[in-house]
Amino acid sequence: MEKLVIEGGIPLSGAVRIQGAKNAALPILAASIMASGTHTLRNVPKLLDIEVMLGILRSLGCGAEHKEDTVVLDTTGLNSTHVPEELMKQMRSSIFLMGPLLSRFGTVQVYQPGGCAIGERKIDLHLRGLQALGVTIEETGSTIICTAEDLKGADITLDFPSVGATENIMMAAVLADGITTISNAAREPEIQDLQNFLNAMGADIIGAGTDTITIRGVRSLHACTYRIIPDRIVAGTFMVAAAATKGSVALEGVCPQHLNAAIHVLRRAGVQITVHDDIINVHAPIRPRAVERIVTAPHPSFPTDLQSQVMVLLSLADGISIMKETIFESRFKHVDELTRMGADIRVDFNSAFIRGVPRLYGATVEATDLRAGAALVIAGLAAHGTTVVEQIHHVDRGYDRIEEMLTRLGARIRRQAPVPDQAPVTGE
Ligand SMILES: CC(=O)N[C@H]1[C@@H](OP(=O)(O)OP(=O)(O)OC[C@H]2O[C@@H](n3ccc(=O)[nH]c3=O)[C@H](O)[C@@H]2O)O[C@H](CO)[C@@H](O)[C@@H]1O
Ligand SMILES: C=C(OP(=O)(O)O)C(=O)O
Repeated sequence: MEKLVIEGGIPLSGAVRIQGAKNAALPILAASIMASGTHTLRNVPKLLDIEVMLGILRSLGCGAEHKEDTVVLDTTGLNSTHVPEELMKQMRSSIFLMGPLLSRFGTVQVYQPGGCAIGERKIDLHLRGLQALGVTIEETGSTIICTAEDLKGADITLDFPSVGATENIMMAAVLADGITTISNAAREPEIQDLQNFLNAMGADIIGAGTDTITIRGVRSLHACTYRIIPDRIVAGTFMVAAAATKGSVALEGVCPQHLNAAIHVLRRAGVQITVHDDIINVHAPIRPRAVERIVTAPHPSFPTDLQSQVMVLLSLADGISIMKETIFESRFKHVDELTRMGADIRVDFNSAFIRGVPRLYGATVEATDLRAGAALVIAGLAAHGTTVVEQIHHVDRGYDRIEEMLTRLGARIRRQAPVPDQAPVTGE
């Protein structure tokens, strides 16, 4: 397995352009199969999860090419409604094929999706939403077969504003007969991006970004050209990295309004942040201040996907901070690793009590999931000495060559390939 080796203690400085959003690109790639033709999608990041999604689309009969940040997807040859189990297990977002395939063919065979081990991550809200649209679901072991003679619009109220369930239901409802409303819908910017993409294909959807989304079924969709929004979580990660290294960094090509909650938290920690159009400047010359209490919650509140990264900053702050995680029950796995680097953090149920220390020290640590891995990279950049982050395939799921971006900002970080197995020496 590859590792990242980081010599810490260098303040990041310079400018960096932020990649397109993984969490917008994945459902949009899945949604594109609802229209036959050739789509051109721009600002698509080169990530493991995107590769897996393109692999799934190819396995269904589509042509897919990813050059630089552009994906050209030809969906005319789509001829299968069966998502292969081994691809399904590689990421949570494979579940996004459900709504679009049902919508186009009235049937789909999928499996329980894989993904980062950050919680139980059931799919009951996806399945109940689809059932409300007239889908029959048969579950045998991990196999899920869905069929619907005709999808029919319905009024659906989600028990929780699940991002994925909102998106899956939106996609399944686009070609349904009649009007669907989703109440208590998730309000994340990626949902607005999906709405904009579906509307660019000819759908009739309003309300994304609020808690009620209305989808008026249309008869057909057409292929289109579309640009994915910037990745607010990658932007947030680089903001924290700049702050934790006492650096000064300009993030270019971002949507600052998608980052309001993160900007607010970082300002409370004493980080200087200024915003000009699509640029965020982060300047952090002094030790951060503790932030009394941060609670992760659905957008527009503070995002769970930035919880572990911000915890690194608070580990170095002056005073005691509390971080409460309300979205995923197992998203504190980075704490043990940070503790090995000298952090002082105690976890009680879903709250972490972080007593800031003056410095972290380099160590060999393991990324247990995507954002935990990003947090450990930040900790390594800020720490004294050398940090080795193992299992970085998790980080590659969400960051497009993170070490190259950080190197451009002055960091000393390199990717180390696995050492090949040595043939045993036989004494003759
Ligand atoms: C590809 C993508 O966009 N991933 C994001 C998406 O994940 P994802 O769409 O999986 O997250 P959800 O909003 O669905 O999950 C939130 C909570 O609801 C629970 N739940 C969800 C669905 C369901 O059917 N039943 C159920 O109980 C989950 O276990 C979790 O506790 O939103 C999360 C919350 O902002 C982010 O951390 C992920 O980065
Ligand atoms: C949890 C995440 O992604 P996914 O839902 O794809 O596992 C994430 O992006 O932090």
